Amino acid sequence: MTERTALELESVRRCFGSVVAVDDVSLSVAPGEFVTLLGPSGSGKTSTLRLIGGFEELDAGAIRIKGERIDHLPPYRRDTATIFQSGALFPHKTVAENVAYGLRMRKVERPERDERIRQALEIVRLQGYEDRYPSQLSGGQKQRVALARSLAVRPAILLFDEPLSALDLSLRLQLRGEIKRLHDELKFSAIYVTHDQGEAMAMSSRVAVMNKGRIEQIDRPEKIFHGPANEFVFTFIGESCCLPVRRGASEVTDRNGQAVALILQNSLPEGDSRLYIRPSRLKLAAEAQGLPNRLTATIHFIEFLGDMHRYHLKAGALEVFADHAGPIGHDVGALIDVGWRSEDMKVFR
Ligand SMILES: Nc1ncnc2c1ncn2[C@@H]1O[C@H](COP(=O)(O)OP(=O)(O)OP(=O)(O)O)[C@@H](O)[C@H]1O
Repeated sequence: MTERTALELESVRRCFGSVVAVDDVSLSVAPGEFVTLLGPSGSGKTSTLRLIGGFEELDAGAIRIKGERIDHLPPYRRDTATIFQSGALFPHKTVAENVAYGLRMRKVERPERDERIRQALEIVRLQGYEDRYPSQLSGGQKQRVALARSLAVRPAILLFDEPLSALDLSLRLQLRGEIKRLHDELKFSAIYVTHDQGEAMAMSSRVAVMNKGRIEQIDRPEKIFHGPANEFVFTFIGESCCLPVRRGASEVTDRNGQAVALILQNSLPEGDSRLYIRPSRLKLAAEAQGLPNRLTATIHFIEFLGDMHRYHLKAGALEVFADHAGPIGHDVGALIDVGWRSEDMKVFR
């Protein structure tokens, strides 16, 4: 709508038969912004990205790039470039020819084309690899060529479709850092699709959490993490323990109606509710003393997680787990105090 918007989606909708894959999604990306679509499998992230790239057709709504409607244009006439999960390099073309491809499509002439290929390969640190074929590259190098190919065309918006998901963990972390560094340096506008929260948190200017074709919340990563808008976002981002509790006339009980020794600083809403706490915020044994919210639980089993221990606890039919750095001096079967601060718990009805 304005020149200040790199990309704008307005009430975008896409159905496949009776499945509403993208349901009334509105979103705008400012120039230089890196916006991530994060959500579980089937939440509509890839479909949204494919609508922007022109690989799917809209059922309703509008898509604009730099203020111009583009949703009627074929992919090659949109000012976008997509980096796919598989890299999608041409196997019979060299690295340089792969990077040249998008530039040829856009009729960028030599010597400008050669200069852009040189720059793009330098940016992704692949100078000297110009004449290699994709089969002679590692998985990480292939994704860097795919990135160079997209960066070389300098599109209004870069579209990333889970580009790191096929790589092993250490390579994923390394490339995630590289994409972040490139974005800080080049300030390109991007939409990035992932179901990996770590990636979303580490790289994005803003994160849009998707569920069932809709955006549940869109905000800066810190706001999403510390101020989730609703129960879906809270439970999707980071681990949490859930205490489903029922507030009866006189006491708090678990769902089986069994009384639980649960002391809460603030009263729960009437009726059924779900109380959530991050496992790192539950304090155990001596550390629980003096905290306003408490319950007494038995240690069911203990897992060693490397830099901490995870205590699985039972109180009646309630099950929670708490992470603690180092052992707490109590073993399986022991009855211990569990406590937490009020600001560390979330209650949803
Ligand atoms: N071509 C298609 N035909 C039929 N249904 C489709 C098609 N593409 C997507 N869907 C359905 O649309 C919904 C959204 O799918 P989409 O791939 O956009 O989700 P996603 O969040 O990207 O999931 P994933 O992380 O698994 O890739 C799903 O229910 C999916 O089964």
